[in-house]
Amino acid sequence: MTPVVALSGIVKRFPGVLALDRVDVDLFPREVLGLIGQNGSGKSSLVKTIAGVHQPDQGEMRLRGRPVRLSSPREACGLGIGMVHQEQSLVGALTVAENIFLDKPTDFHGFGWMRWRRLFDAARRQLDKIELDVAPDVPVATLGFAQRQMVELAKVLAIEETVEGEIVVLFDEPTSVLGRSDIEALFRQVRRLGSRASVVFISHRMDEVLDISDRVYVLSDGVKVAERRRGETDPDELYELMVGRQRLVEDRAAAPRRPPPAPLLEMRGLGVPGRVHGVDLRVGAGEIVALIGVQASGAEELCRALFGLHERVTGTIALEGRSVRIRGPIDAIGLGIGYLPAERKAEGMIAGQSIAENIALTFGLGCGRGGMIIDRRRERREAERWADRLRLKAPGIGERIDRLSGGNQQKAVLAKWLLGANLKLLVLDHPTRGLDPGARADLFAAMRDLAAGGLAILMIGDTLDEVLSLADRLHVMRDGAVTRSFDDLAAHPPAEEDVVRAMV
Ligand SMILES: Nc1ncnc2c1ncn2[C@@H]1O[C@H](COP(=O)(O)OP(=O)(O)OP(=O)(O)O)[C@@H](O)[C@H]1O
Repeated sequence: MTPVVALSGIVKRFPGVLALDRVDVDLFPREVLGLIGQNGSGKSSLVKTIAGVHQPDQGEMRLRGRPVRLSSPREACGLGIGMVHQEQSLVGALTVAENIFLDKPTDFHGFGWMRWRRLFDAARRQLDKIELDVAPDVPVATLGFAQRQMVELAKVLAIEETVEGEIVVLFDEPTSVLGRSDIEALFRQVRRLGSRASVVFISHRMDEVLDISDRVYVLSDGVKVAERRRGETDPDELYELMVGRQRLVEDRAAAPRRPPPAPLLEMRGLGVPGRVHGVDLRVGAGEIVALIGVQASGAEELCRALFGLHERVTGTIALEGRSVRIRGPIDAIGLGIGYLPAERKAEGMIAGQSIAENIALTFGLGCGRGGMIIDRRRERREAERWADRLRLKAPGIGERIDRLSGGNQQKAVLAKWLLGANLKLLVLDHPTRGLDPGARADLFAAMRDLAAGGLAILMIGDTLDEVLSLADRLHVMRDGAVTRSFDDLAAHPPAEEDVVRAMV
């Protein structure tokens, strides 16, 4: 059978980095091909080459048997290749409908004016495909992060309307920001697409890759190191192939019980108008407390309120027994609170600056207060220590942060908070997003060490498994309020049904 896409001997270099080293790929008609590998192993570079974003330095690409050299994503799109990007590519000021058809040849412009009705109807059809209840005429800037991700998906699925015959759809980690119901809607689409499309799917969740893919390629340092068919492998083998070490199964029940710590953070009746109501919550020094909930559960807003990112917060917050007012991030940092936002790209990093400068940002702020001189050498040493600890892959700590792979950018933003000078409370919104399974294990170990050293950690978990392997206590949130709490998770892990029932 002729592959729809065949890459042979593809080499892609960036300054100081060999991102793809003579990679061969065959994508057959109507198959779903999974792509896994550690952060920085070359997965995005590979799909971006197929999508016309990158031009390879060497090697050949064939599309439906014919050699092609794609000079742009637009050209790829015209040939039926679409990509759902890891970093979102929508234009905030334009409507959902305009975004969906932005890069496609359409007849919505007629005699100098826009045929809005037609455009909105066509967009509605795309949104219905993914069961997305968003109005086509609202500006994208008014949507939440996960909704924007789903609009990205609708945008790519709309290629079906403009291209005859089979199409190629590339997903670069589409699920890392989605909740469970959105992931299920996405998977239904991927399976439906299987009847007329070939799909490449990148994900760090190995059970997910095995669930959706017919075949899996494993990349390591730009080299394709293994290929497996579904049914020939399992998550443990995939973990070993990509991380190069065995997956540790943790026995949480064996962990020694600690006495309940004195509360470091205590909130009473915390509210954010329209989003969070009457939350009482306590986090002790050395304790890891998790929040979990579906989209708009209020967990994210609660964390943002703690970092001073909401103006009108009601209720009280006490730190180490003293009532505090947090009017903005500077107040929060001054009080020893660190915050890792879910939208790291928009809020967590300064593109164009180096890894070292980004990591040192908050450390510098903490040290600079009260006229203290910032010790740059120590700053750099600390930054290097955390970069090492999280196995951040980069040519050097002086490299620009926006040139790193997505997962390594996440690590740099994480490191920024982990080295906070006078940190007492660390608030982590979905800390494992974008991290490969090995990096997750490294982060979990670092979080446990930090907690053992007395840091209080409040985190929003992506999955119950993640929460159970890490946290001491769990609060489930729904519609802005805590619906159920579980203590002493190590000794009494809750049943999944009980947690899910409290979430929905
Ligand atoms: N535009 C760029 N400029 C410089 N280097 C780059 C650029 N894009 C990628 N790289 C480098 O190429 C290598 C492969 O990156 P790539 O994004 O393909 O990895 P990945 O497997 O997708 O990682 P992740 O899981 O973190 O998303 C990395 O070392 C990265 O720093």
